[in-house]
Amino acid sequence: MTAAVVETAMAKVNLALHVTGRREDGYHLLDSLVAFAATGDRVSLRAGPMSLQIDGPFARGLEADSGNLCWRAAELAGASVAISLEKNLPVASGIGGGSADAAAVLRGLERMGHSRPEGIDRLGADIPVCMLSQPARMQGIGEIVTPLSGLPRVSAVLVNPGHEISTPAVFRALTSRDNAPLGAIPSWSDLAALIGWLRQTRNDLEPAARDILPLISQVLAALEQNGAGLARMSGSGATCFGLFESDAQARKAAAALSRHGWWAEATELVPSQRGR
Ligand SMILES: C[C@](O)(CO)[C@H](O)COP(=O)(O)OP(=O)(O)OC[C@H]1O[C@@H](n2ccc(N)nc2=O)[C@H](O)[C@@H]1O
Ligand SMILES: Nc1ncnc2c1ncn2[C@@H]1O[C@H](COP(=O)(O)OP(=O)(O)OP(=O)(O)O)[C@@H](O)[C@H]1O
Repeated sequence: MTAAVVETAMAKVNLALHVTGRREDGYHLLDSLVAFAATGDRVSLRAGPMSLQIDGPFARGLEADSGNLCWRAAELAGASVAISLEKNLPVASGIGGGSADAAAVLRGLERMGHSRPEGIDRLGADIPVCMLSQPARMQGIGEIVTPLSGLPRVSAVLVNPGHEISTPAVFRALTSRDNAPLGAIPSWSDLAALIGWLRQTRNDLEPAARDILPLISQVLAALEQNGAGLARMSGSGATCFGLFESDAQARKAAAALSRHGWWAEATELVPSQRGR
């Protein structure tokens, strides 16, 4: 058997997410500071007839068919490939799972000699930033991605309380859609500087998501009670993240949060590559 090409589909974390307008087609204009956590799904590709197999803790409920974003990504690239997906991230949870998987398939196919197809953003607004999988500013409806040089390594915890949230439902529930953009994005020398800056920003989707799923407020409070320097929701939820001073503190908090029956994972936010 030929060796598999393996790619990690890292979890996307919207550290800040401002909704700055709405296009005529209903899509929203965003301005978001995006980081990636060193945890995610695992995508393995082998040459062979088109197929998809899914396992892992969150495989249940996902159909391994042509509707899956992994399959659709391969189809868009005109590739026939055997895909194996280890689903470690909760589904429909604001950390880009499906988009990260599709981007991982496209990156793997590039390593196998396929070229990047046109129109990858049509598979999902988060796909362009997930292709990069590095700290970035995301604008437009997600198609404008600018790599950022100033993000330090940060200890973090991701927490999901086990309820899926519909992204369109959260956008529909917004009461304000013309908010100020993020402004100039600086470099941060350490966690305190990053948190100081983030406190002047928001996730504009958080109030609407908290109304739809009040449990999100409990998750955020529990992160703060367990020592997070900053706790916020990612994307359209319901996954929340906490930023911590050390890996040991993050691990301790994740252990405490998982006792609620929630998915809680201690991880790190991948820093900007040096020299970028
Ligand atoms: C909210 C974010 O998670 C922030 O990173 C993403 O923008 C959502 O990305 P995604 O899940 O890949 O979103 P898509 O699958 O493209 O869109 C799902 C639905 O969300 C709404 N949507 C999404 C992105 C965007 N910029 N404006 C929107 O209004 C639209 O109703 C769309 O039909
Ligand atoms: N490989 C996949 N992994 C997860 N969801 C998938 C996948 N393929 C298709 N889907 C579908 O896509 C929908 C959105 O799932 P996903 O996990 O990408 O959402 P999300 O985490 O809210 O993303 P975002 O942060 O981009 O809003 C789900 O309802 C799911 O059925």
